[in-house]
Amino acid sequence: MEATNRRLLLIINPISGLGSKETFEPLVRKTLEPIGYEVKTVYTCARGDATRLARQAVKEGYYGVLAAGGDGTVNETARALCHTDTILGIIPCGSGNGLARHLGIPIDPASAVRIIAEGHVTESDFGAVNGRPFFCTFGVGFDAAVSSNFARQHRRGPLTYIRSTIAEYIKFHPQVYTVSANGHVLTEKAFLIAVCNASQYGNNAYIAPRASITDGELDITIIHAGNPLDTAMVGMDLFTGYINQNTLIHSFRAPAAVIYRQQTGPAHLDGEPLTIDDTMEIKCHPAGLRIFTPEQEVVFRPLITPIENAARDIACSVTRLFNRK
Ligand SMILES: Nc1ncnc2c1ncn2[C@@H]1O[C@H](COP(=O)(O)OP(=O)(O)OP(=O)(O)O)[C@@H](O)[C@H]1O
Repeated sequence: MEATNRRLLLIINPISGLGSKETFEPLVRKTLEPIGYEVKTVYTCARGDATRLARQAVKEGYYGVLAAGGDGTVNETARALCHTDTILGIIPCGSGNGLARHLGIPIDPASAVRIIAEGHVTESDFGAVNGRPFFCTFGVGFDAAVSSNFARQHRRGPLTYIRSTIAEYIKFHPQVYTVSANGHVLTEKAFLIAVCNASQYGNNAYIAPRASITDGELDITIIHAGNPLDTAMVGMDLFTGYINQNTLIHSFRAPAAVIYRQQTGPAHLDGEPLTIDDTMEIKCHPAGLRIFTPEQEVVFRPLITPIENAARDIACSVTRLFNRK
């Protein structure tokens, strides 16, 4: 908990997730200033702001940059901190919060700030596709279609994710991909291909339950194209942690991979949609980012961990409901 006049930049994305972020600045100051941190707060106004602000903080020698938002804000902030000494802090308040959930950072803001106060730092891997960094998941196929649909919605939050998922499922057509990794080449018609640094998309949807951010490798999950009932079963397994046992799944670990498809098309990077080339060169960068995390690493147990996390989410929502003015 020791800090001596170390500067932190708090970057708040006001539109991430649901609800007001007004209480964040006083909360961060109240918790971190008494233990010697100096906090400056900035709000993002548009896409890309967090990267610009975090880059400036690195130049000015800030000790840490705290991203208050979802995976998109975390990505924009973290990409400026890769291979620097500046530490990333996460105050999750987005719609999915995949990286924070993977790391065991609580969704309750006061508890998340306490993790930063405790000062434990993990040297985390990150992935990059055609040079663009991702910290949680990169994907092509159905998940890319969902993130593109979600980005077009006016309202954010987990319920909007459910609506976007159903809307895209009805009209989705799987594509053929070739994946080259670990000396093997595989050509498949796939529902989606997810390349994961962390275990989940967000909202406790475990696309790569065994993923670790400190193993120097990425977990690649291919969901083969199947009939609608089989695919729906995969959807259920996503939330129990048993997805790797589903017969539609092929998963493996690799430090690097190349994915080919017939043409340039949609993809997502930590849940943010983008258009990417037909050839996707993917690489893991071991220990390239410093993050404030809980000291105890989360050990994933199928069914148990998802139930524990769902119970924690419900408790957090109920507390928020009662604390509402
Ligand atoms: N003031 C702003 N107005 C509009 N968009 C913004 C603003 N500030 C940041 N953004 C953009 O908002 C997008 C969504 O942010 P973020 O991903 O953090 O929230 P989310 O999508 O609700 O959560 P998650 O990614 O966990 O699902 C990002 O692309 C970010 O660049």
